[in-house]
Amino acid sequence: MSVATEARIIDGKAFAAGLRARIAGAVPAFEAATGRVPGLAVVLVGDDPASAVYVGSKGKATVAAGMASFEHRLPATANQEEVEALLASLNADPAVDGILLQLPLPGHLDEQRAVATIDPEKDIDGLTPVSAGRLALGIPGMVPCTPYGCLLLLQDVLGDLGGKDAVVIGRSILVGKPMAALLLGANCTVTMAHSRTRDLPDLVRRADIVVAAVGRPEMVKGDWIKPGAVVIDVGINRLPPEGGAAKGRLVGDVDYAGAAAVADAITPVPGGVGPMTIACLLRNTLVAAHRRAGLADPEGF
Ligand SMILES: Nc1nc(=O)c2c([nH]1)NC[C@@H]1CN(c3ccc(C(=O)N[C@@H](CCC(=O)O)C(=O)O)cc3)C=[N+]21
Repeated sequence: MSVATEARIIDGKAFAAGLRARIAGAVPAFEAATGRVPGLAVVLVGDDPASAVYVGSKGKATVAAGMASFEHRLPATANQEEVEALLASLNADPAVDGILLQLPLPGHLDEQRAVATIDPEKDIDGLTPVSAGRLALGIPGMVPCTPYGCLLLLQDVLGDLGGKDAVVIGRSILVGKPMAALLLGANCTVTMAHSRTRDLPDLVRRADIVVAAVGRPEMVKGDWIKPGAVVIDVGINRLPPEGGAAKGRLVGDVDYAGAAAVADAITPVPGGVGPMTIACLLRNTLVAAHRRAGLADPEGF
């Protein structure tokens, strides 16, 4: 007789704290070798409040790791030339190792053209055509932070991912596409699902690994999950406030209670993938700084 047990909770917050501590531990050796600390520049266009909060928490984590943080805010009315001129000045700034252009940009701006102006050596978000091409070809480069964080959590839970059936739901350039490339690189059999996929529940039922990155609150139901699967929930959705509360609850793209009843392990929201994104941003900045300084990649990240 098999008894259903509650899934293990994958503690992304604790894993990220450990990673951030190791990154902070590597900064002094970099500073001793180069006479400067790694620098991360974040560019925010417009004043979307959720983005502003996220930029603030990144800045704090950057400083806490002993790195330099540069924040640049442009008004929502900024034009393409202004955004690209700022990015060009950051490309030319020797104190800046990593450039993160916060997405989405206001609708009147051409996101792809703006991203493509970022120097690939400073592309710690892994979004430029050069980074995406390197990832597709399996050449060392910069991997987008969120999917890299998901991979670290999966390897921590499962060890070798070789031969696992993985389903990635969502095909964004920031998460879905690079996640699929990373899982393929780790020898999974990868299926990418999206809004036009037929019979998504049945597809998900075959998966050993489910990565949900669609931005639709609690879309993936518990009875879609294969018993024993590992579920990575990338979604961070705020529900409408209830009962006079100021803010609604944060939920992922997965029905957490339903999935936790059948899965082997699952990431919570908050406290799962989100903190890993920020830790991996610092990791990529540290790596970019070493490469720009002509040093070997730091070990153990
Ligand atoms: N070019 C670009 N790169 C990004 O990586 C990027 C972006 N644009 N635009 C916006 C989204 C959003 N994002 C988050 C990262 C961490 C948390 C995070 O740490 N969340 C915490 C707390 C959430 C809360 O309490 O509000 C958690 O999940 O535990 C959230 C959101 C990165 N993004």
